[in-house]
Amino acid sequence: MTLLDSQEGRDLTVQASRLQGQSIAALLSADATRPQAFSCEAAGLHLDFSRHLLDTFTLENLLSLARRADMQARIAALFAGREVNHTEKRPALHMLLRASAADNHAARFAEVVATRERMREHVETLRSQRQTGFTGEPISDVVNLGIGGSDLGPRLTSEALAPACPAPPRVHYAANIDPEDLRSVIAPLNPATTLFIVCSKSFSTEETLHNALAARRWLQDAGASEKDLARHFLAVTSHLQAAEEFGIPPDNCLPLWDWVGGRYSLWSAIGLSTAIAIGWEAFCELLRGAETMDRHFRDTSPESNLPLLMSLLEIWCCHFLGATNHAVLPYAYRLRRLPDFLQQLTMESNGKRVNRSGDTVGYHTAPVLWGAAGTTGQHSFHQLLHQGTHLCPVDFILPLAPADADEDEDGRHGRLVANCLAQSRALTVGRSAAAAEDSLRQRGRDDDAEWLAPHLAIPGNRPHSVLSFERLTPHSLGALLALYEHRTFCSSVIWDINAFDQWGVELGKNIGRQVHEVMLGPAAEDANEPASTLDAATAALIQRWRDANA
Ligand SMILES: O=P(O)(O)OC[C@H]1O[C@H](O)[C@H](O)[C@@H](O)[C@@H]1O
Repeated sequence: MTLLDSQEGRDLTVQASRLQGQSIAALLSADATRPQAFSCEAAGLHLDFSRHLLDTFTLENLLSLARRADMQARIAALFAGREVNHTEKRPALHMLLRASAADNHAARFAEVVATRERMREHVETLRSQRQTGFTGEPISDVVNLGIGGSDLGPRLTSEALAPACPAPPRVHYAANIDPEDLRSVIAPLNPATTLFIVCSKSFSTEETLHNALAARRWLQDAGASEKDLARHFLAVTSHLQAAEEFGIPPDNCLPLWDWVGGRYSLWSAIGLSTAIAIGWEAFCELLRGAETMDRHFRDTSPESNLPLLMSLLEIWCCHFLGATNHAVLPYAYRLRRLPDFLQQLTMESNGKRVNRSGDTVGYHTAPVLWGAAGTTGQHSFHQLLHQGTHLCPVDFILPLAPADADEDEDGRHGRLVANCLAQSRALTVGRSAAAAEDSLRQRGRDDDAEWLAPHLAIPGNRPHSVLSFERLTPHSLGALLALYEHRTFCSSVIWDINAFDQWGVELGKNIGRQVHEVMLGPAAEDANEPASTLDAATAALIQRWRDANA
């Protein structure tokens, strides 16, 4: 029997059918204390989940489900460094990367501290313009070459926290194997003053290695000798030897460890580009924000445990109310990359179809996560949120004050906040057909009122959370990202899946190599007779590629 089929799970199924006939607006107006009762605060982040379709009884049952899953023991096992990633036989100890004390991990922590010190030195040398390129001029631009976890976290955090008009060195990101990506990043840069950080945990990722080779050619074409290259490359990897074989000297290589998953690695030297962009102190503050959330998660009882509550809301919406997707809408332009980051975090972690024993799960796991910064999304996909047929729970992410008050002389940030609150209210209360008809009549449109009203009606009753905090700072961002990491872990416990492997991405990579070999091999004499072990459809498309490139 799975956890979700347990007595607790069955009780929740009954409650879901009871609550589906109720109105969130009615629950709110029936109890003035609901916003306080259905809220939780940790590390400066305040979650208001009063606009979910649940009541106290449901919440208690969800907490019972977590107890039945032995959640506190599972959290303790995660922090203790047990082999939670059992298919790869390793722990998941990303919390150690932002810890200020070793706890029970002295040897690993010593390596973390030593690496932090090396990072700090690189950051200070670069930010004080003491590092020079092959012509002796100071490095003015740093390009992070990485993809997936070696790109999304650093890109998000540096874009969220770096000044709008940064002093050199400016930080840039190139991830895609599409040559347009790196080309457009380096086009305005000077090779003599550009440094590349090759970020790859495995140091075998096709995109990153080919972009690194292209970067090397660009430097050499500009006059850099083989020896000069050392001034222009750093690497971050758990395969130090591979980085050395690529030609990056050991002093320029920072380590990563197998107990850090790629999508959990921004706190390690993978975050070097962020630390360069925002400064060492700010980077440490990002780590402290995450550590504050780690301690809250580890030490707080379930009913006030923010990551656990957010996970239970996810389970409630997906498993019991039937949502298959989830939107994250940051009302902060600086957080516009947050949905990209969370896509990897949640969908690569929990997009699984077998449980930890290898048996097919009989239910949906991670929902499809998507989103974009408000208010821009309001002018595109919010239509579907308000009137579409999908149940799409939303997390609104809301910094209450502008990151820099001087940047908001005309009060536009207040309008941004008002828009977020308005979207939340519209999703809750909607507008009945009768109200729409009345409003049309009041505007003198009696002839249209009856037939047009159903088109204007909005059902409301759409569950969502508002996660607010004072302002976007390194500390609040660190706490926010750690919150989603731990929420992802709690959901994996309830779904009984391994959140820390990602075997599903391997097949496509292998086939990619095979397809490329065939593309470069001799053409089939007869296009109908595939010359390779590939299927006929792939072979036909390869032929179209040959024709287009002939
Ligand atoms: O850091 P790397 O080893 O280059 O890996 C980069 C990315 O590639 C893979 O495809 C994985 O699915 C990701 O989890 C990883 O973050």
